[in-house]
Amino acid sequence: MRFPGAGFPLLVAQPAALPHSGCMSTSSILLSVRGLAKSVAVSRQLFGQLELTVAAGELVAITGESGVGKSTLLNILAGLDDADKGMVCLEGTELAALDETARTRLRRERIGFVFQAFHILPYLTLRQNVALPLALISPDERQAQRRADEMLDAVGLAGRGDGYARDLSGGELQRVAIARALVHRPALILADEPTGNLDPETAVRVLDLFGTAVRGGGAAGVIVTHSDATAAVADRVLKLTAHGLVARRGN
Ligand SMILES: Nc1ncnc2c1ncn2[C@@H]1O[C@H](COP(=O)(O)OP(=O)(O)OP(=O)(O)O)[C@@H](O)[C@H]1O
Repeated sequence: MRFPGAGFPLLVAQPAALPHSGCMSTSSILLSVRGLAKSVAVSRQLFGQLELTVAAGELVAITGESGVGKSTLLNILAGLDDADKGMVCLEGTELAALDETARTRLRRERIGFVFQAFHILPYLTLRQNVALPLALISPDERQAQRRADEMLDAVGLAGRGDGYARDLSGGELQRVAIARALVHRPALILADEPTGNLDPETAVRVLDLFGTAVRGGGAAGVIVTHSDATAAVADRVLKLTAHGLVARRGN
């Protein structure tokens, strides 16, 4: 089957075009966030003046009480939600300066997102789900499917590529979501509770994959987690509070 959007030129290693923006660009800082503020319904401020920088090769864990705004923050970092104030810069590009098409393109090519609710598409096979980020940016469908099989193997689901989401447990779906987020070697990996449905052994296995993508591949990683064991693999652990991000470990 052909994927929707297949036929784009292969651009995996290239950052999206850089429009004029107020972002400072350095080779080591991949993600920078300045003065971010977000309120939700009935003027409830989740956070204000939030600052964050993540270097290439760095894995940051964000913890915090339920409802404090961790998922909302990840959505803003991915350009899926807008902040009320402040700036998010990825590889020197300010997300708010991009139109919707450019933002979608940057998200497809440069970001891998593990959603808390997985969002595995029920009408595609697991292989097609995992291959999707590559299929959207590369015309080489066979290569995308081969890489998808490698990723399924890496998350412990070898030989399951022809199956569908309906046949999987929560933990298996979570692993498919992780494989899909990493398949195109994104520059920024965002993961919302990526080990929430996994047994400790499988959690270690997928955290190794994040570690390899970040430390070996030079990506920046931001993982939201309630698990101390998951936070322990990060270089820095930050806690989200109404006052912003506070260091729990690292600086
Ligand atoms: N679009 C929205 N409209 C209104 N309220 C929202 C919206 N999005 C999020 N919220 C509220 O913002 C708060 C933060 O939600 P969010 O999912 O970011 O929290 P969280 O820290 O990730 O929580 P958890 O750890 O339970 O997953 C919640 O009270 C939620 O109901």
